[in-house]
This record gives sequence, C-alpha cells and structure tokens, in this order.
Amino acid sequence: MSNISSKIVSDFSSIPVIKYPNSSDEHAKFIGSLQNALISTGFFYLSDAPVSSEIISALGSYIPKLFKLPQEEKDKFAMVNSPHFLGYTKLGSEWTKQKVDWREQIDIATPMASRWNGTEEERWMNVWGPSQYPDEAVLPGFRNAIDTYQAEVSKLGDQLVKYIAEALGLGPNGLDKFYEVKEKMQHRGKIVSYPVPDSDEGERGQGVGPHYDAGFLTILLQASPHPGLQVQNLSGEWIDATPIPGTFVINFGRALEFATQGIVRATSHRVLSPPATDEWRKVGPRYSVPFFHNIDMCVRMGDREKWGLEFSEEILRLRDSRGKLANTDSVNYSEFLTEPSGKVQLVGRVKSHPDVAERHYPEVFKQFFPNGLPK
Ligand SMILES: O=C(O)CCC(=O)C(=O)O
Ligand SMILES: [Fe+2]
Repeated sequence: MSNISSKIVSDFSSIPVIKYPNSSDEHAKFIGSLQNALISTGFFYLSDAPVSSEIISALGSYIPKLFKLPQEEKDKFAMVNSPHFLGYTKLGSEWTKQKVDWREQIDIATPMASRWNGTEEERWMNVWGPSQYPDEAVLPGFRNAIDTYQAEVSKLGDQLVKYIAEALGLGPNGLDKFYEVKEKMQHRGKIVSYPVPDSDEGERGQGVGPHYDAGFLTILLQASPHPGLQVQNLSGEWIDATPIPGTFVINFGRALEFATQGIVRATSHRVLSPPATDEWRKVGPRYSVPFFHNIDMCVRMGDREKWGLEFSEEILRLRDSRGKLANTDSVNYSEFLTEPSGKVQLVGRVKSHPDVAERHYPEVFKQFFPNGLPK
C-alpha cells in the first residue's frame, strides 16, 4: 500500500521547463531543477539555451526544401550506401520493435573519419565516419547550416554534461571519464519529417515506436508546431511533450542511467504521426531535429568499478523514493553491460535499419534477422 502511494506522489503528469542559467543566482536554481529532472522525469524543456536563434532559423528554413528535393536527389545520399548509418532514409524502411516507423529522415553526425582498422573483430568501429549530404548545387548552404547547428548544440551538450555531473553531486568534471578519448567520439543527429497520414484508421499511427535513447543525453529541436512527441511516466501513462517555441527538449539515455546506478532516468518516449486532418495537412509534416550527445565509443558501461562514481546518501535516497519504473515495452539495450558503447550503438542501428545492416554488417544482420529483411 505505502509503495503505491509513494509511486503516485513522485510520478509526473507534465514536463518541467527550466531556464538556462546566466548568473550565479540562476546557476544554483538551475542545478536544483536539473537534479529533479534527472531523477524524476528524465525529460525537460530547456529555455534560453546559448544557441543563437539565427542558427536555428537558418537550419529551420532548409528543412521543408530538404524533404521536397526530387526523390532521385535524396537517393544519391541514401543511408544504404553508408557503413556509418549516415544519410537519407525513405519512408517505411526504419523499424522500432518490429513495427515500421512512419518517418523520413537524414542522419548526419559531427565530422569524423572512420577509425576502423580493417579487422573483422573491430568492424563495429566503422559505425563512426563521415556524413553524406545532398549535392551542394541542389541545396546551396544546407551543409553549412546543419554543420554549424550541430557544432553549437554539441558545445551545449558538453556544458550540460558538466551541469549534470554537478547536479548529481560529482562536481563539474565528475563525468569526464566517459569522454577520455575525444578522437573516439562522434555525436550523431538527424532531421526528421513525419508526414500527415492519408487516414488514421481510428488511432494515430507510429511516427517512431516506444524506445529509450542510447547515449548520455539528447537535445531535441521540435521544428514545427505539431503534437506527437509523448513521454512515458512511472505509471506507464503517455504524457504529451507539446512543442514550446524557444526551447529544446532534453532527455537522458540508457548509458547515463547505467553509469549512475539508475539515479538518472532514461525515459521511454515515442512519436505519434500527426492527426490525419485537413487542418494539419495544410500545415504540412511534423519536423524535428534530434541530436544524440555521445560518449567515447570504447567505454564499457559494465566497468562500474573503473568509473568509481560515488553518490551521496541523499542522492541515492532521492532515487529510491522516486520508485521503480513500470515495465515498458520500449526497446532495451541489454548489451550495455558487456560491450563497448560503440558496439551497443551498432546493435541499435542494425535493429532500426536492417537494410543498411544487411549490406554492410552481414554477420550481425543474420544474428538479429535470421529470416531476412522484415516485411
Ligand atoms: O522526433 C522527435 O520528436 C523525437 C524522435 C526520437 O525520439 C528519436 O529519434 O530518438
Ligand atoms: Fe528518441
């Protein structure tokens, strides 16, 4: 009985908005609110972040044009041609929990050359590598707009990691160990379009199915006014994360949850297709730009002793009073404990993009899809 009531008290029905700190007074308040978001919701809106609105609107103005490129131009930088799982994915070829996601997207990562040494054993390192872009002549300036945006958001992520460490009582450099080898880190992002379906057959379709993000933190720009993003609370209810202009949505991934002994919540989330109405059809597709701020690809989350993160009694008490998660049906990352983070990423990519995996990682593909490509 007491169990149940404590669960209800610590559960959430809305997602907090937290202002990025610009003074020492604001800093203390920010750290307190961040601590609550880390432990209780796993999601928050960040306002006043130090990413210029010019950079955001420069990128925003390209998004409709990007998806309106002729199909043959988009196919020229298709993800199936990239062992790094970077590039264009057409509608209907991405999967979450064996169900097709209804979105079209371009995966782009921060600049990096492949570090794979050519051996079979280290093939997973080939998940890292250069992005593919549309031809500069068909979309002049786009490459610069997305690269500039990602560089800025990447810096914001670096700063947030310091604040997160502080909010967990580890001091600002308390999580630096996960970023030891800068050359072995690549942050990944994408630009996504969720079309308004022709009809919704009674219930809204799967834009992207329930899942956890894998890394430390995700910085999401909701680049259009559509509803659709939903976040699962402790009781398993889906809470709307409606776009708030001038904010980013920040959420935490499985790696940070493991690293912090479950203090930080990786929260399950999904996106519903836009409502199939004429009103939304006039507005057009829903657009979003997630950015996954990663850790070093060679880090093994299972090496907990090595990380030696010590948390105060108070922080552990806050975790325990939050209560445990209801079982969710989100994608799990059970490989986390034993494999390097880069390999965990590969497994995630293989499950989501089986066509790319079949071509570039045939052995891993067979392991997860013994009966061939899903239909
Ligand atoms: O499009 C969104 O708002 C969120 C997408 C998402 O959760 C993801 O791609 O991991
Ligand atoms: Fe996500």
